[in-house]
Amino acid sequence: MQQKIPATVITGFLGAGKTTMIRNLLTNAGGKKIALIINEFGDLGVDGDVLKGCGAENCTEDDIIELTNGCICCTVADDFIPTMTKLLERDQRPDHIVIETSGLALPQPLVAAFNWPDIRSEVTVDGVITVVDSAAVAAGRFADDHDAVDARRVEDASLDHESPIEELFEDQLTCADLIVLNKTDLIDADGLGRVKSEVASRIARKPVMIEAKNGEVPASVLLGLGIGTEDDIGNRKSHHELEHEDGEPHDHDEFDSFVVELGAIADTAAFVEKLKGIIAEHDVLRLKGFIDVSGKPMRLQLQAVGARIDQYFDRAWAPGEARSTRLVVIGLHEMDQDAVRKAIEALV
Ligand SMILES: Nc1nc2c(ncn2[C@@H]2O[C@H](COP(=O)(O)OP(=O)(O)OP(=O)(O)O)[C@@H](O)[C@H]2O)c(=O)[nH]1
Repeated sequence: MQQKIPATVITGFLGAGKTTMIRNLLTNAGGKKIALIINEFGDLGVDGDVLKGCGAENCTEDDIIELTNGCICCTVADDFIPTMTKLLERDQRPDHIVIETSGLALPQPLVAAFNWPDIRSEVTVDGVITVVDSAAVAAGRFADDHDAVDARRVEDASLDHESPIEELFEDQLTCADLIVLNKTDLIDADGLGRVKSEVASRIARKPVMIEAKNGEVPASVLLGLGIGTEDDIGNRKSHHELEHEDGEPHDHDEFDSFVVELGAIADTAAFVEKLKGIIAEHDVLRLKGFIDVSGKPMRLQLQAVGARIDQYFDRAWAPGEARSTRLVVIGLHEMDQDAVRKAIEALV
């Protein structure tokens, strides 16, 4: 009998640094042939584009599979299982499978899928790695104002849980075998201490925590944990599972995303500055995509996590490729989509 293929699940809230860490992993995974399954929230495949562009020999474009029909936790049967089955039928089986969940996915249903007979006989979960944006934790992003939530609960008796962001953050931590406290370059030692206690206070189990900058963690630390997490998934229930033991399906109604398409941008510095204002005003959680900068042969990649924006030219526009500016915007459901769209469109 063939040995089971190890699969690493990489999860973590929007913008924590999952893609950055995987990109780094691909360049230091030695000779290991890696198949990558990427799942993203929003209709613009930015992560897949970034990872395909890294040109790692041990993980070619063919080895990168994008699951784009919604969050992987909700499409396990229709999307994930058939994808895995196809992957396992390939002549050249990978040495290791890495799965990046969307920033809004619950890892629990995904890990549970590894107990489906067809998958279980061939693959095992090497470990669940949860990437944490330490700067966001330090800024109180996941510690909601409990008084405000309690007040809302009094007004609306159907509210049976904490804020969706806080819940998701805890669910992703609850599932972890290894926690990567990323973005430590953005906080000081005191801040890091507070982040560690905050993260530890959210979970009963005590997975190992490591610190990282730009997702730089050696492949030898990330791969080969050998946990077999699918056997323990019953002990790592999400808030949803605890609250709906009757099996009511989980959804992502609390979050929304949309794509804004614009023409070329002449003054990117001014564009980015004004974008920061829009993000802050409307509490946009995540914004990312590509910018067509007037007169430049290169494409500008834009990555905003809250109001922190990174931008860099990632590659030349290909000959014949239609140049355009396309940005995906992700926020809570109550975000005023129309207002955000109009405000961004008005920048050009
Ligand atoms: N300063 C700093 N920035 C980082 C670090 N790690 C990642 N980033 C930046 O954070 C932004 C988001 O990183 P991604 O790797 O795309 O995050 P992600 O978790 O894959 O995001 P989603 O898939 O959208 O949930 C990018 O601009 C990265 O360059 C870090 O350690 N320090």
